[in-house]
Amino acid sequence: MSTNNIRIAVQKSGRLSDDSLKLFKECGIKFESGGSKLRSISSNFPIEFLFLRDDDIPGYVEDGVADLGVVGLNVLMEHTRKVDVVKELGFSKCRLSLAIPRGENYTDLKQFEGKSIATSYPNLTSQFLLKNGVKAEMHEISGSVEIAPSIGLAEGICDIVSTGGTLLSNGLKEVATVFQSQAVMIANATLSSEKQAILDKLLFRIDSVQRGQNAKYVVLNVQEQNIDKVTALLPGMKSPSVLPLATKGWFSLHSVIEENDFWNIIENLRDAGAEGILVLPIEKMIL
Ligand SMILES: Nc1ncnc2c1ncn2[C@@H]1O[C@H](COP(=O)(O)OP(=O)(O)OP(=O)(O)O)[C@@H](O)[C@H]1O
Ligand SMILES: O=P(O)(O)OC[C@H]1O[C@H](OP(=O)(O)OP(=O)(O)O)[C@H](O)[C@@H]1O
Ligand SMILES: [Mg+2]
Repeated sequence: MSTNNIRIAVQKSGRLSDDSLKLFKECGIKFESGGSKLRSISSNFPIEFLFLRDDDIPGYVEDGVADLGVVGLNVLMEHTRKVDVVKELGFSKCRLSLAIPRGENYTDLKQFEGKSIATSYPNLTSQFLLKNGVKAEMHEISGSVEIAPSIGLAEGICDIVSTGGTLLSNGLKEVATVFQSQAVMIANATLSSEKQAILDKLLFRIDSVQRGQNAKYVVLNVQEQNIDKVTALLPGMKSPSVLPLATKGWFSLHSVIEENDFWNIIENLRDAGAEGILVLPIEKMIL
């Protein structure tokens, strides 16, 4: 079985690793992780995990050392790599942004003309500025970028922002977004048909998990005369299940709705006569 394994590179430890491991576990894939072990073969799915630094993952996938990888789109796009993005994973969402010292006025991007910018993403940053007609000097550093203006290393920075907390604690303000990022699954461009079949199975499982995460199972009670009104508000996978309750004239309705829709329709459900509304998580959803 091991020669037919698909090999996937995931981050050993950092902002991508917990959610990556959680996703594969939710897909029902059993494997050991943590500690100093850098390789792990699943006991119930034909996959081998390699635990690596995230920066190395696109190169390994391009070269075929790994067949698949999980990496931030920001890291992938910084270096041109011939790999396929096969799935947006929806976690490690962040943006690459330009920032300047908080006390300085900001008018527009032209302000960066001829200025020095500290960044770990010189290609994405300079391409973005050039597209906007601005030529700046990139000062590449590999981390702690937010310190650069305060120690006189650069006039501005371009780095990853999520909550904005790091910018704030370092006296900086975000002035323009260069790139929106999230974790993606990448694949080698020339997978064998056997490996492609394993990838298809894996993507099927990921889709089922992701669908479940966006949906909620809703159970509610309603009197017979209000069933049609309430049903009209519930999209469901097909139509809702309607089950009689022990109390005559009352029914229980079961349905699936998008989490985003839920808060929009909850008031309407109550107005239409729904009572005792329960909202439950869905582990997996197969269409
Ligand atoms: N604050 C954040 N919130 C959400 N996602 C983030 C955040 N910071 C980084 N990311 C995303 O997670 C990826 C990995 O970030 P991390 O900080 O763990 O990288 P790293 O320090 O380079 O790790 P490694 O040791 O593997 O090289 C980034 O490339 C980005 O896509
Ligand atoms: O907007 P925030 O929520 O504050 O997040 C942004 C920070 O998160 C990342 O660093 P991380 O904490 O992963 O440390 P690292 O630089 O060691 O990778 C990124 O490089 C920023 O510094
Ligand atoms: Mg890294």
